[in-house]
Amino acid sequence: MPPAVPPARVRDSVDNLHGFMLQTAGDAPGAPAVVEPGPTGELTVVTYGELRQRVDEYADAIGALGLDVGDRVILESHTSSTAIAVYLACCVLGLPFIPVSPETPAKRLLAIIDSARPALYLQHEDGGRDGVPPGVGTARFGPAGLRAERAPEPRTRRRREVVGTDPAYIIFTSGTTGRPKGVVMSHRASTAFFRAVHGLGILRPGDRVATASPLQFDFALFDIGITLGSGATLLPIPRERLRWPRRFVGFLRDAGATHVHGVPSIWRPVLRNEPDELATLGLRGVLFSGEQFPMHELRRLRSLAPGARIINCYGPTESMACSFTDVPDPIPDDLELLSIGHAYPGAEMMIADERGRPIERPGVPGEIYLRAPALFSGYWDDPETTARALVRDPLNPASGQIVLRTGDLAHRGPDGELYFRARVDSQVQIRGNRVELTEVERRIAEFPGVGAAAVTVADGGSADPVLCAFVVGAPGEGDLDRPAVRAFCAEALPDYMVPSEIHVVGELPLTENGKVDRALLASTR
Ligand SMILES: Nc1ncnc2c1ncn2[C@@H]1O[C@H](COS(=O)(=O)NC(=O)C[C@H](N)c2cccc(Br)c2)[C@@H](O)[C@H]1O
Repeated sequence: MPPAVPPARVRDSVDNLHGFMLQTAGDAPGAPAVVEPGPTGELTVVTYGELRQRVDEYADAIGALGLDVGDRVILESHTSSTAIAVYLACCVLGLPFIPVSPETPAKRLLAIIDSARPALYLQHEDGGRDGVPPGVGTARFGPAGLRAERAPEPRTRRRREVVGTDPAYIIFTSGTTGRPKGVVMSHRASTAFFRAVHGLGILRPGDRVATASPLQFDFALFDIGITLGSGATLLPIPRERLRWPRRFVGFLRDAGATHVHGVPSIWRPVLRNEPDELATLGLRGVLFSGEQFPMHELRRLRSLAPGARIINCYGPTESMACSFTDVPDPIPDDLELLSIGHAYPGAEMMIADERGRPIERPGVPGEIYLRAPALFSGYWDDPETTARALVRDPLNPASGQIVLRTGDLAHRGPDGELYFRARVDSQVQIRGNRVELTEVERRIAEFPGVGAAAVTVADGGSADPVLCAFVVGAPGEGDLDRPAVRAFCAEALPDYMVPSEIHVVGELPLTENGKVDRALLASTR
């Protein structure tokens, strides 16, 4: 048996999320890091000092299981101080962290396990998951520490250092082909990103950031990183609170939230049902990402959070994010499209045509390419798909510099700022014409009685694909006059872009990450 190599731990001087997120633990150990419901539901504070203590305890417990740097650890949990402590313990030990949500269906979890071949599966002591395949170690964690159940398979440790290019986490997104795509992000990329974004001054110590995204969404990892890295306090919003507007606003008030981070859809029920409660919170900041914020709803949010800094964060998980752009205050009446601005300092977005030729002229759409120190390492176990996303710099192919093809279409404004238009793969051909579904959605969302809209294409059989619009009425408006909506579209769009069907729905279905679920809408016509 080769001599037992002790578990490697990252050195303080090496790029690692652990060091970035716990720097406050050194400066102000008594500062509140996380505020969350305790065992009986009352809100409890976990300080930076207590968090660091728990990270060390978990690092000792996980480190004793004989894993090697690079071995994957799946964590099934909601966002919580314990989940964060496990996450940072994995970072210290160089164990790529794979977050999954307790809502993840068993079939999908098995597909992720089959692909990632994790050494260890961790869940909360109250977790209900069973059926983890043999060959994967299992353990449960709680405030009292880690309780191992099934030991991981024995392995020979070959690594002696945790280095900056080691994977920090792998986010499995629902790949369109059904096979889950694992976005691998290194410590060097993620710490370079957080240091750059920290410079934007989005948060400061004393801020209390309510985070609405599930842990398996990198938006949650962003909220954890930027909040702890800024010495602020994280307020994980209990999942069941998000569904009930009164309880959502109640949590924000009880927890003393000053900032709320989440996808646009988290605001829809609150804007409709509890606008007055929201207005009493005196929020100082709102950050949204993941999809476009319907303009009507954004205007309403703007009016209910006067003086709050509202930030539009754009970017794919493969880059973490690309840009953080302030929503103008007030929002000009004629503003139809939100800018996604310019890349964060130290990164650069350019747009190019199908052949990779840069586009400079304002108003001309092209695909966004991102040049940044924070690009993902690749898709897990999928070099072909990786090669399509991480490509040679179109401006200087010989240089060896790699840039990210985002798959997003945008055009430049007069000052070079970018405007998001659509996913490249969300364009459809209708009667030989290229149609951006997002453009149709935007037009419908401008109709006075419309709150939000989603447009999909239904297979028209032998004929052309059929444009279907799903529309939610604006808060307080009566029944929607569908012929009037179609006429409104026909005023501004060519007839092939006018939806053939308009379905009025009570709410738009959402994906696990809270985005409008267009695939589901397309299948339910
Ligand atoms: N602000 C926008 N306007 C419009 N369209 C947006 C915006 N932000 C995205 N998108 C779309 O969503 C895609 C990407 O989806 S994703 O990979 O699931 N990632 C995400 O949504 C979350 C994103 N990584 C994120 C969010 C916050 C912080 C960090 Br750190 C990272 C982009 O490629 C865009 O198509």
